[in-house]
Amino acid sequence: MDDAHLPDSILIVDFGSQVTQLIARRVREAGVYSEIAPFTQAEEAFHRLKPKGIILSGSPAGVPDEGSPRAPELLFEAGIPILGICYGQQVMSHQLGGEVRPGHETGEGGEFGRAFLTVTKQCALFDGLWKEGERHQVWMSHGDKVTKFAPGFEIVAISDGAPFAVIADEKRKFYGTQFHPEVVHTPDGGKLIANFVRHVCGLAGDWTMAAYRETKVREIREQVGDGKVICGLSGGVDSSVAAILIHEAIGEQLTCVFVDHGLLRLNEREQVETMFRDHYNIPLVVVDAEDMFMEGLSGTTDPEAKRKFIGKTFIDVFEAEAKKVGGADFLAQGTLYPDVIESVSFTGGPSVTIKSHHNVGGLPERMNMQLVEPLRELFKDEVRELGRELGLPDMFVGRHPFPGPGLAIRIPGEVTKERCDILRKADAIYLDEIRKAGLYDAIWQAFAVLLPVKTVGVMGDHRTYDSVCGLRAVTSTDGMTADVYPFDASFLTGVATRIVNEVQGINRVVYDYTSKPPGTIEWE
Ligand SMILES: Nc1ncnc2c1ncn2[C@@H]1O[C@H](COP(=O)(O)OP(=O)(O)OP(=O)(O)O)[C@@H](O)[C@H]1O
Ligand SMILES: O=c1[nH]c(=O)c2[nH+]cn([C@@H]3O[C@H](COP(=O)(O)O)[C@@H](O)[C@H]3O)c2[nH]1
Ligand SMILES: NC(=O)CC[C@H](N)C(=O)O
Ligand SMILES: [Mg+2]
Repeated sequence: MDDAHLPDSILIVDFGSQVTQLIARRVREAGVYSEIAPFTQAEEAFHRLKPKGIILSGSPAGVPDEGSPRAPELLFEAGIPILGICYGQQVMSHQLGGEVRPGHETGEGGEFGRAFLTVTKQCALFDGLWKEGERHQVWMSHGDKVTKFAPGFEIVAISDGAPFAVIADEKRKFYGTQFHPEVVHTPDGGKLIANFVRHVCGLAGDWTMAAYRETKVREIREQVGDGKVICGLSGGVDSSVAAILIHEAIGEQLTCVFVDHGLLRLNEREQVETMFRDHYNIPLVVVDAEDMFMEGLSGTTDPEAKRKFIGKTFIDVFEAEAKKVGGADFLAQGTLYPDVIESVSFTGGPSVTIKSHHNVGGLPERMNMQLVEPLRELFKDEVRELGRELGLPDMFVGRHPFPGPGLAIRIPGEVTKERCDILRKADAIYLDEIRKAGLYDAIWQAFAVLLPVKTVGVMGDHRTYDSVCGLRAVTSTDGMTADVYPFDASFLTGVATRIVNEVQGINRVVYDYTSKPPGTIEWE
């Protein structure tokens, strides 16, 4: 963003925690604009943003480890409030003259998961929220601990495993929490972060999705200039919101491209086309690329290989379409933060790859087009809110997510047209029953999976030997964690009966009872 338009902000310094984006999210929820900078770029970001406060994130690294990350010294001399979370607390203590010792040296195990702390002294961070003597649930995830705090600090809360559960230097307005206030398992965490950004840093809390929209429109204009943009449109929430936002920014410079890769759900292509054309006057190209995708997938069984092939082939299609519109230099996608964090580490640091989302980790190394991804730091429910802000009809905003690689990652083993057709039928029945039961909106995502396993059955006194269909339904807010949807047994038996009766090729149906973690939502 250019300097002239910078709102009051918080700078979040990322040391590589898996949950750094949740800090940004809590700050947004408190109505304050923030930006995340990897610790290596924090100094530059500080000069550019001129933030009113700083939050230091957690990290998989340990402060006592050689070469572990440090915060730029000037942050501590800027005269603005700082909140250090976990590693952030430890690194701040270390850099300001305290001491941090690794778990193996203190001989005490760390604290992982739920913990309780006791407030021992009032401080501005707790104002209006926590009082002296109270016990509160928090969520911890640390092995190391601060064993001596830096001059100027005092202890304001303790827990069994961390005598320095919260430390404060009220004069400098520096605070450190050993626990993670950004995760939902710290029930008052959001309020604590809101207290920090509003009460301690003095920010008004008037940053809204409307402001986000304005900022992004401006950024898109700056990035694209008078260039042309191709937007990969799937009909899903993310790409629809991205397309409308980009259209607002650059109007006719935008062309949307919907790729039919043969891995779509029953009648999806027609539905998306009608839905989009009925509501929007944005040029839409529908590409029939079924042969290209199906041929390329033939013989491939490894989930990552499927994802990489699909990611690359999407780009081939987009590049070909870019030429047809007279050369587009930009490719827009509805990439969200969970796509990013699961595929790669935000800082390029040590967090691990879970799966390569086709639009991030599945992208080919060399691309001719520059990416425009205005939703890259948002979570799904925030995108929905932005969609409402942009006036998107409910039928777009409320749609269950559907992954770009489509049915390919719901057919473990080799993907063939025949198996896609079988799965399409089963999936349609399942969703039909869910809609009829009035459960669609209560479920975050529901779908069928076709397993590469054949079992024996008996139908009409005949022996059958056919595939197993798995059903999945989850509740979630952001796709990062998910719970199993607890259907009534009678609902599931009804769906199973219909699938086995109506879909040739399936003779057994099972329900997936795995939450995320330890499972992921998709099977591949
Ligand atoms: N069939 C498709 N044709 C064109 N682009 C696609 C297609 N499928 C996915 N994409 C691109 O990949 C991006 C990521 O897909 P993803 O499924 O995460 O988002 P979405 O489809 O827009 O929304 P949702 O998560 O609700 O399904 C999309 O935003 C879109 O840009
Ligand atoms: O566009 C996408 N491209 C992908 O490659 C991809 N993989 C998973 N998903 C969707 O992301 C959410 C989380 O899924 P997982 O728990 O399986 O990682 C769920 O909503 C998944 O459907 C994808 N979306
Ligand atoms: N979550 C964290 O920031 C952990 C910090 C450090 N790795 C520890 O174990 O204490
Ligand atoms: Mg999708």
